[in-house]
Amino acid sequence: MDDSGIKKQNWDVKETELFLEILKELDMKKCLDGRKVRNNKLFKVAHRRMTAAGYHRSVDQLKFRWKLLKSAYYRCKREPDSPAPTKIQGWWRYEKTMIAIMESRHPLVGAGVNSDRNDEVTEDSDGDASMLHWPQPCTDNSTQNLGLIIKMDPEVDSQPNIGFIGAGNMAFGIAKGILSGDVPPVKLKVSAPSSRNLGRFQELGIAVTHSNIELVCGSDVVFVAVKPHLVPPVLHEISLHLTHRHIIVSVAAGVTLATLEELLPENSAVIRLMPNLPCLVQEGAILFSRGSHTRPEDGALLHSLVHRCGLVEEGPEAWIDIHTGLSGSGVAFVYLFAEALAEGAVKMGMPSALAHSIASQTVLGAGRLLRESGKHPAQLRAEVCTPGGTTIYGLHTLEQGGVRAATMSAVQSATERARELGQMSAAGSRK
Ligand SMILES: NC(=O)C1=CN([C@@H]2O[C@H](COP(=O)(O)OP(=O)(O)OC[C@H]3O[C@@H](n4cnc5c(N)ncnc54)[C@H](OP(=O)(O)O)[C@@H]3O)[C@@H](O)[C@H]2O)C=CC1
Ligand SMILES: O=C(O)[C@@H]1CCC=N1
Repeated sequence: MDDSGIKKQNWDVKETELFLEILKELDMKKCLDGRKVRNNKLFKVAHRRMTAAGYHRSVDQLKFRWKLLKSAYYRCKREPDSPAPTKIQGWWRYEKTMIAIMESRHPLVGAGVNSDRNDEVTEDSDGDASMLHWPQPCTDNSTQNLGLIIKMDPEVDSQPNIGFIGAGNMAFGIAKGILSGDVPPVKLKVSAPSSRNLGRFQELGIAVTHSNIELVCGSDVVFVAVKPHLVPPVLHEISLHLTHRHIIVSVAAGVTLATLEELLPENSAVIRLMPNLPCLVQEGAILFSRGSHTRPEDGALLHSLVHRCGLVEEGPEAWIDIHTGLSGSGVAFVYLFAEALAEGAVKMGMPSALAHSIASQTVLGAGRLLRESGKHPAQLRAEVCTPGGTTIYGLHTLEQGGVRAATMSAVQSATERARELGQMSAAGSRK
């Protein structure tokens, strides 16, 4: 796997101090016992609080920082007179808090129990930490102390964990939309084979991994956001790890519920959802359709997760391909029109930057008025047209160019292409 894109960033004093204060406040002595998996929940709570304070580190980066601090603490204890007991810069600032945390730890945590006390790690490896020691929830059988930590943040723990398989534009758009609701980044995780798209998720405080299986094991709702032809192999890969708690939400154009259900274990809860890119700015348009093994509550849960992405509707599956042409692809048709508007202005002598800025505002304003007025577009069009004025001359030219017929045909072609992709993935699933 290619890890080269994972961002390295040094910790500053304020960030480290805040981290230690959070750990102290969470009463580490009762919660930490040196076992990585068991401590995971606590670091998730710390991660959420750090993110809320504007520090975006993954859970694993926090764990790694803690490991470094602990290593420094033990070295200081072993060699109190050593002039440079640790590679942590400005260690003296943290020493007091570390002593307060470590020396009030749970009596069970004795020298023998604390398995990682002799770790010799350096700050240099910090940047790779988000990929290290990733917890394996499938095999997480820890129960001790979890109740305590859940009590610390009951609201977070009652929410489902959300995974994204695929870290592309659409996964990012939906993730951003979800985060703009009251879902904290600690509830999200994303997987992709390379690191090239993961950095932007990490910047939002979302954990990343290269393993789809690991992602599935730690998630309740799994968005499948890979290209349509990759859906069959990806579902094949994760199938064995799915349980009755999972809801699989596919955003892949064309791939039908029947194909998804055929590719997944019997009775899997599957939802087909078609978003569009403006989910990124919470102005998306989403239509979803539930598979035969879902309950209305599954749809309600999904709705509650993505409602901040924009308009969200549930409908029959037959409309999903049409929505793909109208809105999933329709966004690109609108951009083409915005580009052409601007180019017309450039042709008439306006500077390009100003023309593009005015074109985008024109599209935004027209769209908002259309939605908020609730009027039919033809009515608003009539309100812009002065008899014998400029607009009717322009509209005549557009009609001569066949823009209306071309747009209708564009929605038709995109819808038909979605159906074709669906047939191709159905054929792929039978191979
Ligand atoms: N873009 C859009 O506007 C819309 C897209 N969609 C649908 O969303 C889906 C994703 O599209 P989009 O986001 O544009 O695509 P992108 O090409 O932007 O992203 C695809 C992602 O899938 C990842 N990927 C590839 N193979 C695997 C694998 N085996 N396991 C896990 N992840 C993998 C890629 O990894 P890596 O980062 O390593 O390359 C990449 O992150 C498509 O099915 C599309 O039909 C639906 C509506 C609108
Ligand atoms: O072009 C595509 O296939 C995807 C689906 C809708 C928008 N983008």
